Amino acid sequence: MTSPEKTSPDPTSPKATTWKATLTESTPPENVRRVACVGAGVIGGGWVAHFLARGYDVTAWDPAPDAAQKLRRLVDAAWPALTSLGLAEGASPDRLTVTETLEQAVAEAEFVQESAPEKLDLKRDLLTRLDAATPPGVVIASSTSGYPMTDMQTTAADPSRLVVGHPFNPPYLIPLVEVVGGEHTDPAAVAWAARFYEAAGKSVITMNNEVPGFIANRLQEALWREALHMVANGEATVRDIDLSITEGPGLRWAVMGPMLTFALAGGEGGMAHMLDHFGPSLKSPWTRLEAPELDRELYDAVVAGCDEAADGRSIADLVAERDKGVIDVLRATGRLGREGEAR
Ligand SMILES: NC(=O)C1=CN([C@@H]2O[C@H](COP(=O)(O)OP(=O)(O)OC[C@H]3O[C@@H](n4cnc5c(N)ncnc54)[C@H](O)[C@@H]3O)[C@@H](O)[C@H]2O)C=CC1
Ligand SMILES: C[N+](C)(C)CC(=O)CC(=O)[O-]
Repeated sequence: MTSPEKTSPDPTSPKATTWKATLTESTPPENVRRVACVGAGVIGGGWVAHFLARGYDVTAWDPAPDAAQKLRRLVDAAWPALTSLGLAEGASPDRLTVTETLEQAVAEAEFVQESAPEKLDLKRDLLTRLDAATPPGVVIASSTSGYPMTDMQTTAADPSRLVVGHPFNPPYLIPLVEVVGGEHTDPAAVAWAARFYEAAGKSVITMNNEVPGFIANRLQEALWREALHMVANGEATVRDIDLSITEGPGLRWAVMGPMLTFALAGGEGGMAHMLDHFGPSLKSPWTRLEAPELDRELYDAVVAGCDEAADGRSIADLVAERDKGVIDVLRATGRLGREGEAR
């Protein structure tokens, strides 16, 4: 797409706010070379590592005083995993520049990924600042885990280029990004972002409307809600919950999603037989529980349970173990190309 305005759908639609595209007209998503990451914690740092491994020049800004050291530590820790996956030609941690100001980070960016704390007012103000500082026409994506873009884009001068690009931790290994715009996002910006992420090696799900919780997170949150209830009621320990997934459905989910997995539960009759057979008995579990009360007792039980499950392993040990495991799964399920690159 060279001219986002040309591809905007029906101009009478309330969603077809004009995207003030200029730079992006001359930067098709596949040709982007310079990416800015704003907010460089767990997710922003993970994005930085991903974009560096894919051969982009990356600028990053984070207001924390120790952010630059933390970010370089995160990239160094991820680099062995990324090297084993296969780096793009010329990829190097040296292509990261940590800037003193937000304005410096985005001044020459062809794409911006925002990964600041999940606080609505902070996101609103930051996206407004980013919009003011970023060259016109450059798409700005938020990593938000759940805020609708409509609620975050209220004060930006050009909301039409603001999209959600929701990643999964760690963004340098988990392929999925969920992409969606808000009421005032130009659909062409959403389409541009989806193409950009694909060019950057991600698997993209694009939503045409603001699905509450997006798609994968909504599914995870349902599972998480049930898990918290079981811990709160003393029905299962944190360890039981984790084991129930890693030794059970989790093994299948890396290969086949929950729908096809359950279609196989119907034998040769597939999903139709599965629904006929189990549908009536599933009514009760589908409507069983409201949101759990995250009181002090439950909070402490979950934190203590995770400490116990870690069994002396540090967070860095667990990150290395997770990264190795995810790479093994990507390899085993054929998601790595011949040169070792993630497909
Ligand atoms: N942690 C996770 O598993 C996931 C988080 N996300 C989303 O990513 C975003 C970031 O979350 P995390 O990386 O987990 O948080 P984090 O707490 O690890 O990192 C946030 C970073 O933002 C910086 N920051 C604070 N104020 C800022 C500002 N005004 N402008 C720019 N940066 C600022 C902090 O110094 C910190 O380094 C959130 O929107 C979150 O919902 C998305 C997917 C997964
Ligand atoms: C816990 N979380 C809601 C921040 C998780 C995500 O948003 C995605 C992930 O990494 O699972």
